[in-house]
Amino acid sequence: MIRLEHLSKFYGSGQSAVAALQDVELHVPEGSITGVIGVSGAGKSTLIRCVNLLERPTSGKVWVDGQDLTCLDEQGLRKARHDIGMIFQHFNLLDSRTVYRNIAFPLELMGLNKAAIQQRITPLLELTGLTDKRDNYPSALSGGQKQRVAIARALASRPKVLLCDEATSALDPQTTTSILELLREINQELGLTILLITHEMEVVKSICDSVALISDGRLVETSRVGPFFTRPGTELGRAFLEDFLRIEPPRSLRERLESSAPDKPHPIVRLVFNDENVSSPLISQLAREFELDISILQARIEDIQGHTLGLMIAEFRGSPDQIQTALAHLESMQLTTEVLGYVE
Ligand SMILES: Nc1ncnc2c1ncn2[C@@H]1O[C@H](COP(=O)(O)OP(=O)(O)OP(=O)(O)O)[C@@H](O)[C@H]1O
Repeated sequence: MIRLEHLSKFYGSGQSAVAALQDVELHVPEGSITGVIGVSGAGKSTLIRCVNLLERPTSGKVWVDGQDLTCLDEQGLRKARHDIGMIFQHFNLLDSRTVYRNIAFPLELMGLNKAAIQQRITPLLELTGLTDKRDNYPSALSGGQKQRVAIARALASRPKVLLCDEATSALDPQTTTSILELLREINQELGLTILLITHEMEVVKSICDSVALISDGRLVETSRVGPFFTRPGTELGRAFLEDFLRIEPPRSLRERLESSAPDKPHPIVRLVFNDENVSSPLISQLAREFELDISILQARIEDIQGHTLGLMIAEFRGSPDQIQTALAHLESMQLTTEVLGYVE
């Protein structure tokens, strides 16, 4: 549905030119939800704004629904943009218009008459749960309600693609969940293709099918979401997941943790299980085979679009040699292990 070919974008020219995107190739299949992640300044906003040509690429092509937008004149582009809705972090509503009239705005620009506008808006108010707010002004709405108005407005022209620029970054976690559920519902019920940018891995985990990671304007990794979380293909991917996968030892233990071992021989180990090993009885096997006592101190299991990821912190007690062999055994079973420190 969306295809970016050799897409580059430079801001400015000559020596002071900033390369915001360089030779990006991205395919977003019809009906999918793809998340673009990257650190601040990586080029995420530029990328998403190039899809509807809010930013004109310096070179390369932008295909949406089989049409190369970079070849269109102003009139052709205006028409093509009816197929591309967009929502923003700060909602961008018109304060002087009610909910109903905000949603009506793009339809008025399209020249639809009042009856046709009403016919389109009534189901959108229902879909977004705003029927009883139709005559309210934005100032009387919560952040989540404002984003719902923005979503309804973006859907008014019946687009095939929805672009979401940090759509939940200004919302609290509970509201974020409800907006993500709405986006998933729209994706499934209307078959809408969604491209979103976010810095929250939780957003990627909850609704994306695929993830694209950009760094310094270059696409460094694209992957289905499940494999990305369980086995990222790049160092940057791993770094991105680090916070998301963080699992800390309990505070009382952290205070006793030492980095070197001589008089504190028992390692505290962080283990990451993935699909291949999360359901095996590895811990009890390990205890039996290497004569260890293993205490589980902290554990968490994440279901990521059908892939399972297990995180555990455990204390290993036993002979130092056996502990080393046991850790090497775990590594050979494709588990990620990390010794966080030692306790007495
Ligand atoms: N209008 C502009 N003029 C000049 N440079 C720009 C412009 N817009 C963006 N840039 C630069 O292009 C690069 C990519 O910016 P962009 O906003 O796309 O990154 P981002 O990943 O969306 O960052 P953030 O997460 O902080 O919004 C940055 O170096 C930025 O400074």
